[in-house]
Amino acid sequence: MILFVVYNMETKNILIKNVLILNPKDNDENNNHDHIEIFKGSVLIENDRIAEISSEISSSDVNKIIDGENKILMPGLINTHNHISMNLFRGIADDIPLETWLKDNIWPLEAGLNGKYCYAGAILAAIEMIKSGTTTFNDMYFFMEDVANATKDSGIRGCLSHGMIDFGDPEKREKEFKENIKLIKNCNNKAEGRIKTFFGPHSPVTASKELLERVRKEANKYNVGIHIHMNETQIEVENVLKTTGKRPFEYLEELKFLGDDVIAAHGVWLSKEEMNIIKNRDVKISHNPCSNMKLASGISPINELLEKKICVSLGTDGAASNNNLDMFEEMKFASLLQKVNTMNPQSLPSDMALKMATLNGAKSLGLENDIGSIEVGKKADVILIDVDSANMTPMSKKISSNLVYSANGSNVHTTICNGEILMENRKLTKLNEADILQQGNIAIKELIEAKEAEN
Ligand SMILES: N[C@@H](CCSC[C@H]1O[C@@H](n2cnc3c(=O)[nH]cnc32)[C@H](O)[C@@H]1O)C(=O)O
Ligand SMILES: [Zn+2]
Repeated sequence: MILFVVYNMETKNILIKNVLILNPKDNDENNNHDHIEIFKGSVLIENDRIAEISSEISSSDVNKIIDGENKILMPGLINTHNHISMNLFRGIADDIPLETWLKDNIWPLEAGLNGKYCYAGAILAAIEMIKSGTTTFNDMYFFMEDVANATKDSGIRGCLSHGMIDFGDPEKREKEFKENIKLIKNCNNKAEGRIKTFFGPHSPVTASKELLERVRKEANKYNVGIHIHMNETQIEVENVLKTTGKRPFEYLEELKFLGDDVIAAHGVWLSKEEMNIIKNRDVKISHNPCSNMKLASGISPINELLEKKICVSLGTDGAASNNNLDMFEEMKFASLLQKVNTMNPQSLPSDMALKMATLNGAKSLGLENDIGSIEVGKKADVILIDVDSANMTPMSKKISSNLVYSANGSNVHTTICNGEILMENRKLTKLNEADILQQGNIAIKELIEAKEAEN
C-alpha cells in the first residue's frame, strides 16, 4: 500500500490518447522514400521518457490525459545550428553579406554583451522555440553559462559551446579554452541532463591551427562534440586556400581534426573531394537554408550530400540572419531550395525534410539514443500539431506534405520536453511571456544606446 502511494507521488504520467503518430525511421536502403511511419495510437509518458505506445492504454492511474483528436504527435524539432542570444539582434542588420554583416554590424554590438543580456536573448529564443515546436537546439555563443541558465529555466534541451576565436593570438586562445572548459565542467549533463556541452571553435578562418589542434585533443579528453562553422561563403574558402594551400575540409583533415563528433554548420561551398572527406569521417552537416539565402552565401549541395548518405540536419542560425527560429520554415525552405537548385521538383521531398529536422538532428548531436523519434524508452520530447486550422485543411494523404509545405510554427498546439509540458494549447506553462518580451526589448535598447554613446 505504502509502495503504491510512493509510486504515484513520484511518477508523473501523461497519456496522449488517440493521436496520429508520425515517426521518422531509418529503415530502408533508399534515402529518399518512406522515412516516415504514420499510425493512430496512444502514447504514455512516464516521468521523462516514453513508456508505452499502443492502440489501447488504460487511463487509470494517469495524472494527465491529453485528447489527441485532430492532432499529430511527432518528435520535437531539433535545431542544429544557432546563436540563440542573437534573438536580441533580430532585424538589426538586414540585407548585407556575411563579412560586413559580422565585422561592421554584429561584432561591434556584441562587444557590449554581458551575461544578463545573453540570458535575456536566450530566454526570448526559448519561448520562440517552444512556441514553434523546437525542443532541442545546438548553440555557439558568448556567456554560455547564462545561456545554460536560460535552458534550465525554460525546460528545453540544449547543446552548448563557447564560440572560440583567436585570430592567432595565444593569449586570446588561452582565454577561450578556459571559458569553454569551464562551461563543460559546470554545465555538462546539468538541468536533469537536458544540457550537453561541446567545444565551439568558430571557423577555420577565425580560429588558428593551434586552436583547432588543441580542440581535437580536449574534445577527446572531455568526451564532448565539436560545433564549427565551415565553408559558409566563397570568400571564407578562398581565405583558407590562400593561407593553407588547402580547402577548409582538406585542411582540417590534414590536422586530424575531423570525426563523427564534429557538427559543421553551413557547408555551402564544397568540392567533391571535401564531400568525400565529410563522408569518410562521418562529419555531420547542419544545413541553414534561410541564413544562407538571406546573407546570399550560396546554395549548399544537400542533394549530393544526401545521395552520399551524409547525415544532414537543419538549423536556423541566429535570429539576426534568418530572422526567426521557426523550424517549419526551415524544412520548407530546405526542400524548395534543393528543388530549384536541381531544377527537379522531386529533390528533397517532405519526408526527408522532416527526417532532417528530427532524427538526423539527434544523430548529429550524438543524441540518437534519446531523442529524434517516437520510441519506447526515448526521452519524451514530443509536440502536438493542431490540424484543425485553415492552413492545414484539407489534410493531404501524405501528412508530411501538410507539415512541411503548409504548416508553420503557430500550428504547434503542445510542446513537451523531457516529459514536461512546456506549452499546452499555445499557453506557456513555465515562463512569463510578456515579461520576457519586455526584458528582451530593454536589453537591445540598452545595447544600442551604449554603442551610440561610445561613438
Ligand atoms: N568568443 C568569440 C565569440 C564567438 S561566438 C559566435 C560568433 O558567431 C557569429 N555568427 C553568427 N552567425 C554566424 C554565421 O552565420 N557565420 C559566422 N559567424 C556567425 C556570432 O555573431 C558570434 O560573433 C569572440 O570573442 O568573438
Ligand atoms: Zn552561425
